[in-house]
Amino acid sequence: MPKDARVPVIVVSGFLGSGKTTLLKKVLATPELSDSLMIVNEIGEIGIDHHLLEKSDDRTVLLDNGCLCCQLRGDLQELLVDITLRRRRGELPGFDRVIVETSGLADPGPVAQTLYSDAPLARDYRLAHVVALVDANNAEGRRAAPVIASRQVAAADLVIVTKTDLATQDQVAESLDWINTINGFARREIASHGDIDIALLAGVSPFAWQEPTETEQGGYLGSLLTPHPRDVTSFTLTFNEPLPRELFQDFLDILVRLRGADLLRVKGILHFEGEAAPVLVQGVCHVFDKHVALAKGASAPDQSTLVFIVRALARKDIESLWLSLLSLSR
Ligand SMILES: Nc1nc2c(ncn2[C@@H]2O[C@H](COP(=O)(O)OP(=O)(O)OP(=O)(O)O)[C@@H](O)[C@H]2O)c(=O)[nH]1
Repeated sequence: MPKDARVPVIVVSGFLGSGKTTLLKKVLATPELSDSLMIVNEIGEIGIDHHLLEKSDDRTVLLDNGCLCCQLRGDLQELLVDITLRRRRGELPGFDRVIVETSGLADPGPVAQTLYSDAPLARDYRLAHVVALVDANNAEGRRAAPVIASRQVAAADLVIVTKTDLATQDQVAESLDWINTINGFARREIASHGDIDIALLAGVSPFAWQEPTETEQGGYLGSLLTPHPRDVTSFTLTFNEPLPRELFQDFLDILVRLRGADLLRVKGILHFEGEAAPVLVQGVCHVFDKHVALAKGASAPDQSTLVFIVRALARKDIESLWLSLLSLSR
């Protein structure tokens, strides 16, 4: 067999906040996989992840404000064709593989299918892996969009159960059971903070993606029709002035206390009063990270920007909460 010279593509999916960016940051820091072109898809109007990956801009492409499995599927095709042309003309630095980070609400199946069904793409690219991340600590979040969450697992050849440092043994076992009911064929790994055996992704996989059959899906997916839940919405709050840190923390604490279960994903980069470095703020349902100042020289939007992906929660209610706290504090 002649060596397959096509560029391998790794599709990384996983429900909102399951740890995709954390894993990819680690992956891109390894010598085996640092030579990758990243395509990052985000649901919100304003993308945040590309600021967090700490890769040079010409190696990271953002496809934001839409879902890769529906609205942006054509954009991915065009992007990959364009990348091939620019690479041939020497306008792009060389890369050994493409990694596509899908949004937390995308079904990776159609994305993978695109690589097979589009003849020009299939000439230059081959699907190497579909990876799905499953947050052991957030079964509740997955239940907000069960069809998408299970399709992510169904399409994968490698499923990584994440955040095992936060989860109980029962939660890990429950996640593995849930994965088994959907896809008994994928390799399963357990990881915290993105620590996986890099060889799992660096190697050439004999895997060929196929639409899972009903039996493989345990009949489960067949019974579920609409992939995107209607009550899940996304919006971005932007703040022109630097924010008072303590008040903002109160605002987040109140939001978490009142509606934590519906905060499927919150992430943003904020400028706080009197602080030189912008700060990364992010959370998944009830669990928020400690705020981390961005490294010197890291790119950041000029205004404070906070992206919300929420269930049954209106933008105006969140804005009013912030405005009331602000006026009470003055
Ligand atoms: N304790 C713990 N936190 C983690 C782990 N992996 C990720 N996180 C945190 O979980 C949150 C979400 O992680 P991300 O890597 O941004 O998740 P994601 O899947 O890229 O998120 P979206 O792209 O927004 O869907 C962040 O606050 C991370 O710091 C882990 O293994 N353990």
